Amino acid sequence: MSWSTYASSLIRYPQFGFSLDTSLMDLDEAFFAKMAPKVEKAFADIAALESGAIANPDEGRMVGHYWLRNAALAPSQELRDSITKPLADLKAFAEKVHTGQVKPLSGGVFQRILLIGIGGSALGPQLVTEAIGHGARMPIHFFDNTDPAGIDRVLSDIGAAGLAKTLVVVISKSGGTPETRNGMIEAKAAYDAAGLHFGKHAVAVTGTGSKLDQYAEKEGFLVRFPMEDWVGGRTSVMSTVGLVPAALQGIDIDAFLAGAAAMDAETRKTGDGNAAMRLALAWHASGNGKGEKDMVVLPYKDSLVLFSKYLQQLVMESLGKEHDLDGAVVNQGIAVYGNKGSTDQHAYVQQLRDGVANFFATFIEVRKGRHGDSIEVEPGNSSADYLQGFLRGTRKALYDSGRKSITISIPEVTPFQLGVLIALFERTVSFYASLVNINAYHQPGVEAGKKAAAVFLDLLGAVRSRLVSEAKTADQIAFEVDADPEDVYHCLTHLSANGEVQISIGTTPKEDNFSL
Ligand SMILES: O=P(O)(O)OC[C@H]1O[C@](O)(CO)[C@@H](O)[C@@H]1O
Repeated sequence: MSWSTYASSLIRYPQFGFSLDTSLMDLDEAFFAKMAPKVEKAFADIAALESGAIANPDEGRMVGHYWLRNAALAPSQELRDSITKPLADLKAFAEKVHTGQVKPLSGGVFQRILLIGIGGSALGPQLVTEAIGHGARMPIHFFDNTDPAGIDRVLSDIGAAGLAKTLVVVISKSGGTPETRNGMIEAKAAYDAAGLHFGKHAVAVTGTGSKLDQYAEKEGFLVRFPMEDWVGGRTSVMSTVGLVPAALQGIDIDAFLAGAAAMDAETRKTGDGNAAMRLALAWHASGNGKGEKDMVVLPYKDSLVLFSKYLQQLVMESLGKEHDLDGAVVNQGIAVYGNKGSTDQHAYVQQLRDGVANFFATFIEVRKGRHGDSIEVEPGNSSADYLQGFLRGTRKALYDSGRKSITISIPEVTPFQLGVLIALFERTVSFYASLVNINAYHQPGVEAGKKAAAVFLDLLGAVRSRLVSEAKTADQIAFEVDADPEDVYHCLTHLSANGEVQISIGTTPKEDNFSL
């Protein structure tokens, strides 16, 4: 560890208190020189992307999330309007909800939000809630899965009486995601059971003309906010997806967008002082441009606990690709995990320090400990001193055992600073994708799981139709429905666990018998 290396390599944006320290990544001049042509291309790629090129060639789409915080950059008036109009509309809507101009049928004001979405249509709002939504004027609950027990738990938290004053926000870009559809149908059932008109308590955020859009129109939802096809789910937190719930929560969305715009302005500049490019180069150096090292994200601040989960989708769904842009098989990606410091020091940091050296760490330092006075937890030291001590100590201990790390510092967790952090990683992902020549903006791999689930549901229906009071084995039913016996067996155990069939256990699954 060298003070000179630290001082000469630190990238700082003092006007908003940001710094990026890559001194412990051991990047040398030879590496920068070798990467120079790719860096030049990456800058050209993002300039083209921001000017409206089809940067997502597989889907034939533009990639416009950088315009969301500076609409003036969007390449046409139509695109600019599609950012500024919904922004004005959602602010006006939030104001009407807060002042009771849009109110529940039973009167009074909406008091809480139930957000239904998954992946990029939930993770951003969840991060925002956790990071900057504490004490929000409307508490928020989430259905982000098709787990019925999870749904029941949220409904019980809201309570039957609470539903009448709950505003449901259903978010799905495609408008056809099954988990979100199921959550919405479950929510509607709860409203129906409480004798409440679902639509009069619901808002949709979705692509114009999608299945959800059509459903929302049919059910008389209070309002529908558009989502554009040039915004990807994992980069949608500054679109209607993230801003509708944030504005309803009373979060300062202008400051959030301003933070992202400020980071964009710095990382749009070419040159060595570009924090996003430095970060992308550090990822590249560490994993050999092939993702050979995982990224462990360690924010030393409780409110950023979801940041690692958020980055997991942003990085892994963007960079985890089978093919490069020329069609060659590359199986790219960077695995991301993490939670928060110093908590993780009492969990997996043991392995990071002494075990498999297959990662680099990314520390996120929040300089301010708390607002208000601190007590001394021992003579001379506060809790904040300890948190800082643990961050600095772990960083050093890892480096001493040959483990590299990056440290990103921000002054405190505010809407502005959250925007700064998100924008930094979004652009890093864009740069890294260019460096390794992949499309960061599609997700073809997700389709395989969705298709396989649909096949399972079809088989489940067929299996159900063959069940009778007389006992049958999985092999017998598989023969009847012409399917793989193991697949049939999994259908049968699912039905039995949920009380639809009786199971009589044999010596092995082949001898298990199933009957109505
Ligand atoms: O907003 P939608 O269309 O419901 O999609 C939800 C999520 O599903 C994916 O399409 C695939 O997992 C994500 O990219 C997206 O964020």
